[in-house]
Amino acid sequence: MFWGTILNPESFKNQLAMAGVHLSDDQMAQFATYFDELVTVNESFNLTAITEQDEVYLKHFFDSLTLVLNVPDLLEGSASLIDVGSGAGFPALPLKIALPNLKITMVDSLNKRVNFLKNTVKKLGLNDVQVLHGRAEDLGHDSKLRESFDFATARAVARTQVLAEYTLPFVKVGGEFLVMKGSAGQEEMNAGKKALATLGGELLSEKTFELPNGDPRVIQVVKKVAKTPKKYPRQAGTPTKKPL
Ligand SMILES: C[S@@+](CC[C@H](N)C(=O)[O-])C[C@H]1O[C@@H](n2cnc3c(N)ncnc32)[C@H](O)[C@@H]1O
Repeated sequence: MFWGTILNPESFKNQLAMAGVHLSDDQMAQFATYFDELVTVNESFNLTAITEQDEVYLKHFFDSLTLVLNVPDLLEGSASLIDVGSGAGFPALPLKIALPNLKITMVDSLNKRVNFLKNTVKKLGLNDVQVLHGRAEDLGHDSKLRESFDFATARAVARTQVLAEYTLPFVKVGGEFLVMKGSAGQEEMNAGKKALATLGGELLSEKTFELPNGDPRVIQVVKKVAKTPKKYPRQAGTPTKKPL
Protein backbone atom coordinates (compact mmCIF):
# COMPACT_ATOMS: atom_id res chain seq x y z
CA MET A 1 0.00 0.00 0.00
CA PHE A 2 1.32 3.48 -0.88
CA TRP A 3 -0.72 6.01 1.05
CA GLY A 4 -0.49 9.46 -0.47
CA THR A 5 0.89 8.14 -3.74
CA ILE A 6 0.29 10.58 -6.52
CA LEU A 7 -0.05 9.61 -10.14
CA ASN A 8 1.35 12.11 -12.58
CA PRO A 9 1.35 11.08 -16.25
CA GLU A 10 4.82 9.54 -15.95
CA SER A 11 4.04 7.40 -12.90
CA PHE A 12 0.67 6.49 -14.46
CA LYS A 13 2.55 5.12 -17.45
CA ASN A 14 5.04 3.28 -15.21
CA GLN A 15 2.41 1.72 -12.94
CA LEU A 16 0.56 0.38 -15.98
CA ALA A 17 3.76 -0.90 -17.58
CA MET A 18 4.59 -2.80 -14.37
CA ALA A 19 1.17 -4.43 -14.65
CA GLY A 20 1.80 -5.35 -18.30
CA VAL A 21 -0.07 -2.55 -20.11
CA HIS A 22 2.36 -0.53 -22.22
CA LEU A 23 1.17 2.84 -23.50
CA SER A 24 2.86 4.45 -26.53
CA ASP A 25 3.68 8.17 -26.80
CA ASP A 26 0.57 8.57 -28.99
CA GLN A 27 -1.64 6.95 -26.38
CA MET A 28 -0.09 9.13 -23.64
CA ALA A 29 -0.82 12.16 -25.85
CA GLN A 30 -4.45 11.02 -26.12
CA PHE A 31 -4.71 10.87 -22.33
CA ALA A 32 -3.22 14.39 -22.13
CA THR A 33 -5.79 15.69 -24.67
CA TYR A 34 -8.59 13.96 -22.78
CA PHE A 35 -7.44 15.57 -19.51
CA ASP A 36 -7.39 19.04 -21.15
CA GLU A 37 -10.87 18.57 -22.62
CA LEU A 38 -12.25 17.36 -19.32
CA VAL A 39 -11.01 20.29 -17.24
CA THR A 40 -11.80 22.90 -19.91
CA VAL A 41 -15.38 21.76 -20.55
CA ASN A 42 -15.88 21.19 -16.81
CA GLU A 43 -15.65 24.98 -16.37
CA SER A 44 -18.89 25.40 -18.36
CA PHE A 45 -20.87 22.45 -17.00
CA ASN A 46 -20.35 19.81 -14.40
CA LEU A 47 -18.61 16.66 -15.61
CA THR A 48 -16.48 15.77 -12.59
CA ALA A 49 -15.54 17.00 -9.14
CA ILE A 50 -11.97 15.78 -9.74
CA THR A 51 -9.86 18.23 -11.74
CA GLU A 52 -6.29 18.11 -10.33
CA GLN A 53 -4.05 16.36 -12.85
CA ASP A 54 -2.65 13.75 -10.40
CA GLU A 55 -6.13 12.93 -9.18
CA VAL A 56 -7.64 12.62 -12.66
CA TYR A 57 -4.85 10.26 -13.71
CA LEU A 58 -5.38 8.15 -10.58
CA LYS A 59 -9.10 8.25 -9.84
CA HIS A 60 -10.42 8.40 -13.39
CA PHE A 61 -7.79 7.11 -15.84
CA PHE A 62 -6.00 4.47 -13.74
CA ASP A 63 -9.19 3.42 -11.97
CA SER A 64 -10.89 2.83 -15.35
CA LEU A 65 -7.93 0.75 -16.52
CA THR A 66 -8.06 -1.55 -13.49
CA LEU A 67 -10.57 -3.44 -15.66
CA VAL A 68 -7.81 -4.25 -18.15
CA LEU A 69 -5.49 -5.29 -15.33
CA ASN A 70 -8.05 -7.64 -13.80
CA VAL A 71 -10.03 -8.98 -16.77
CA PRO A 72 -7.48 -10.47 -19.18
CA ASP A 73 -10.26 -11.46 -21.64
CA LEU A 74 -10.54 -7.77 -22.55
CA LEU A 75 -7.09 -7.93 -24.09
CA GLU A 76 -8.11 -10.58 -26.57
CA GLY A 77 -9.23 -9.66 -30.10
CA SER A 78 -11.74 -6.96 -30.80
CA ALA A 79 -14.45 -7.49 -28.21
CA SER A 80 -17.47 -5.21 -27.92
CA LEU A 81 -18.20 -3.38 -24.66
CA ILE A 82 -21.09 -1.17 -23.58
CA ASP A 83 -20.54 1.34 -20.77
CA VAL A 84 -23.83 2.37 -19.15
CA GLY A 85 -23.93 5.86 -17.60
CA SER A 86 -20.54 6.86 -19.02
CA GLY A 87 -20.81 10.45 -17.80
CA ALA A 88 -17.51 12.03 -18.81
CA GLY A 89 -16.37 8.71 -20.32
CA PHE A 90 -15.34 6.46 -17.45
CA PRO A 91 -14.36 3.70 -17.75
CA ALA A 92 -15.03 3.47 -21.53
CA LEU A 93 -12.69 6.12 -22.95
CA PRO A 94 -9.51 5.15 -21.03
CA LEU A 95 -10.25 1.54 -22.05
CA LYS A 96 -10.59 2.54 -25.70
CA ILE A 97 -7.34 4.56 -25.61
CA ALA A 98 -5.44 1.67 -24.02
CA LEU A 99 -7.10 -1.04 -26.16
CA PRO A 100 -7.73 0.52 -29.59
CA ASN A 101 -9.29 -2.67 -30.99
CA LEU A 102 -12.11 -2.67 -28.47
CA LYS A 103 -15.52 -1.73 -29.94
CA ILE A 104 -17.05 0.71 -27.49
CA THR A 105 -20.63 1.90 -26.97
CA MET A 106 -21.24 4.63 -24.40
CA VAL A 107 -24.71 5.38 -23.06
CA ASP A 108 -25.85 8.31 -20.96
CA SER A 109 -29.22 9.84 -20.22
CA LEU A 110 -27.87 13.39 -20.00
CA ASN A 111 -27.52 15.05 -23.41
CA LYS A 112 -24.80 17.52 -22.35
CA ARG A 113 -22.56 14.62 -21.33
CA VAL A 114 -23.36 12.78 -24.56
CA ASN A 115 -22.27 15.85 -26.56
CA PHE A 116 -19.06 16.07 -24.53
CA LEU A 117 -18.39 12.40 -25.28
CA LYS A 118 -19.03 12.83 -29.02
CA ASN A 119 -16.70 15.84 -29.24
CA THR A 120 -14.00 14.13 -27.22
CA VAL A 121 -14.14 10.98 -29.34
CA LYS A 122 -13.58 13.21 -32.41
CA LYS A 123 -10.72 15.13 -30.79
CA LEU A 124 -9.01 11.88 -29.80
CA GLY A 125 -9.45 10.44 -33.31
CA LEU A 126 -11.04 7.22 -32.02
CA ASN A 127 -12.77 4.72 -34.34
CA ASP A 128 -15.40 2.10 -33.55
CA VAL A 129 -17.01 4.19 -30.83
CA GLN A 130 -20.77 4.69 -30.59
CA VAL A 131 -22.26 7.30 -28.25
CA LEU A 132 -25.97 6.97 -27.45
CA HIS A 133 -28.29 9.33 -25.65
CA GLY A 134 -30.93 7.52 -23.63
CA ARG A 135 -31.78 5.56 -20.55
CA ALA A 136 -30.53 2.04 -20.12
CA GLU A 137 -34.09 0.91 -19.36
CA ASP A 138 -35.24 2.01 -22.85
CA LEU A 139 -32.13 1.15 -24.90
CA GLY A 140 -32.09 -2.34 -23.36
CA HIS A 141 -35.18 -3.16 -25.47
CA ASP A 142 -33.63 -1.99 -28.75
CA SER A 143 -33.15 -5.14 -30.84
CA LYS A 144 -29.90 -3.77 -32.32
CA LEU A 145 -28.40 -3.49 -28.83
CA ARG A 146 -30.09 -6.20 -26.80
CA GLU A 147 -27.97 -9.29 -26.02
CA SER A 148 -25.36 -8.13 -28.51
CA PHE A 149 -22.28 -7.18 -26.42
CA ASP A 150 -19.38 -9.30 -25.19
CA PHE A 151 -19.04 -7.06 -22.13
CA ALA A 152 -21.12 -4.52 -20.24
CA THR A 153 -19.82 -2.32 -17.47
CA ALA A 154 -20.72 0.79 -15.50
CA ARG A 155 -18.98 2.84 -12.84
CA ALA A 156 -20.65 4.90 -10.12
CA VAL A 157 -24.14 4.64 -11.63
CA ALA A 158 -26.21 2.54 -9.20
CA ARG A 159 -25.92 -0.28 -6.69
CA THR A 160 -25.31 -3.73 -8.14
CA GLN A 161 -28.90 -4.89 -7.69
CA VAL A 162 -30.11 -2.02 -9.92
CA LEU A 163 -27.12 -2.01 -12.23
CA ALA A 164 -27.71 -5.63 -13.17
CA GLU A 165 -31.06 -4.64 -14.69
CA TYR A 166 -29.40 -1.78 -16.62
CA THR A 167 -26.54 -3.88 -18.00
CA LEU A 168 -27.36 -7.59 -18.32
CA PRO A 169 -30.03 -7.16 -21.06
CA PHE A 170 -27.23 -5.81 -23.32
CA VAL A 171 -24.91 -8.79 -22.78
CA LYS A 172 -24.97 -11.79 -25.11
CA VAL A 173 -25.21 -15.24 -23.53
CA GLY A 174 -21.62 -16.24 -22.78
CA GLY A 175 -20.61 -12.58 -22.33
CA GLU A 176 -19.81 -10.80 -19.08
CA PHE A 177 -21.03 -7.94 -16.91
CA LEU A 178 -17.97 -6.36 -15.24
CA VAL A 179 -18.86 -4.81 -11.88
CA MET A 180 -16.51 -2.07 -10.58
CA LYS A 181 -16.98 -1.19 -6.93
CA GLY A 182 -15.33 0.23 -3.83
CA SER A 183 -15.57 -1.03 -0.27
CA ALA A 184 -19.32 -1.83 -0.50
CA GLY A 185 -18.85 -4.17 -3.47
CA GLN A 186 -19.23 -7.48 -1.68
CA GLU A 187 -22.24 -6.36 0.32
CA GLU A 188 -23.89 -5.04 -2.85
CA MET A 189 -23.19 -8.31 -4.64
CA ASN A 190 -24.84 -10.31 -1.84
CA ALA A 191 -27.91 -8.09 -2.07
CA GLY A 192 -27.89 -8.45 -5.87
CA LYS A 193 -27.68 -12.24 -6.22
CA LYS A 194 -31.43 -12.64 -6.75
CA ALA A 195 -31.43 -9.90 -9.42
CA LEU A 196 -28.56 -11.62 -11.24
CA ALA A 197 -30.38 -14.95 -11.26
CA THR A 198 -33.60 -13.32 -12.53
CA LEU A 199 -31.74 -11.59 -15.37
CA GLY A 200 -29.62 -14.57 -16.49
CA GLY A 201 -26.37 -13.73 -14.68
CA GLU A 202 -24.10 -15.73 -12.39
CA LEU A 203 -21.13 -14.49 -10.36
CA LEU A 204 -18.00 -16.03 -11.86
CA SER A 205 -15.13 -14.36 -10.02
CA GLU A 206 -14.21 -11.56 -7.70
CA LYS A 207 -10.91 -9.73 -7.26
CA THR A 208 -10.17 -7.27 -4.48
CA PHE A 209 -7.22 -4.89 -4.72
CA GLU A 210 -6.17 -1.34 -3.94
CA LEU A 211 -5.49 1.68 -6.12
CA PRO A 212 -1.90 2.97 -5.80
CA ASN A 213 -3.13 5.37 -3.06
CA GLY A 214 -4.64 2.53 -1.01
CA ASP A 215 -8.32 3.02 -1.94
CA PRO A 216 -10.09 -0.37 -1.85
CA ARG A 217 -11.56 -1.74 -5.06
CA VAL A 218 -13.33 -4.89 -6.20
CA ILE A 219 -14.02 -6.14 -9.71
CA GLN A 220 -16.61 -8.88 -10.04
CA VAL A 221 -17.19 -10.78 -13.25
CA VAL A 222 -20.79 -11.84 -13.81
CA LYS A 223 -21.28 -14.36 -16.58
CA LYS A 224 -24.41 -14.23 -18.70
CA VAL A 225 -25.59 -17.82 -18.56
CA ALA A 226 -29.16 -17.46 -19.86
CA LYS A 227 -31.20 -14.96 -21.88
CA THR A 228 -32.79 -12.09 -19.97
CA PRO A 229 -36.61 -12.46 -19.85
CA LYS A 230 -38.26 -9.98 -22.25
CA LYS A 231 -39.94 -7.93 -19.53
CA TYR A 232 -36.55 -6.64 -18.30
CA PRO A 233 -35.39 -3.94 -18.04
CA ARG A 234 -38.64 -2.59 -16.60
CA GLN A 235 -39.93 0.91 -17.33
CA ALA A 236 -37.50 3.81 -16.76
CA GLY A 237 -37.19 4.56 -13.05
CA THR A 238 -38.68 1.23 -11.85
CA PRO A 239 -35.31 -0.56 -11.30
CA THR A 240 -34.30 2.06 -8.72
CA LYS A 241 -37.76 2.33 -7.13
CA LYS A 242 -38.39 -1.42 -6.92
CA PRO A 243 -35.03 -3.22 -7.17
CA LEU A 244 -35.26 -6.91 -8.06
C1 LIG B 1 -22.13 9.58 -11.16
S1 LIG B 1 -22.11 9.58 -12.89
C2 LIG B 1 -20.78 8.44 -13.23
C3 LIG B 1 -20.19 8.68 -14.58
C4 LIG B 1 -19.01 7.77 -14.96
N1 LIG B 1 -19.45 6.40 -15.17
C5 LIG B 1 -17.91 7.83 -13.94
O1 LIG B 1 -17.61 6.81 -13.32
O2 LIG B 1 -17.31 8.92 -13.75
C6 LIG B 1 -23.54 8.62 -13.35
C7 LIG B 1 -23.95 8.81 -14.81
O3 LIG B 1 -24.93 7.83 -15.13
C8 LIG B 1 -25.95 8.43 -15.91
N2 LIG B 1 -27.15 7.62 -15.67
C9 LIG B 1 -27.79 7.41 -14.49
N3 LIG B 1 -28.83 6.58 -14.64
C10 LIG B 1 -28.87 6.25 -15.95
C11 LIG B 1 -29.73 5.39 -16.74
N4 LIG B 1 -30.77 4.76 -16.19
N5 LIG B 1 -29.46 5.27 -18.06
C12 LIG B 1 -28.42 5.94 -18.63
N6 LIG B 1 -27.58 6.74 -17.94
C13 LIG B 1 -27.79 6.89 -16.62
C14 LIG B 1 -26.02 9.87 -15.41
O4 LIG B 1 -26.55 10.76 -16.39
C15 LIG B 1 -24.55 10.16 -15.10
O5 LIG B 1 -23.88 10.75 -16.20
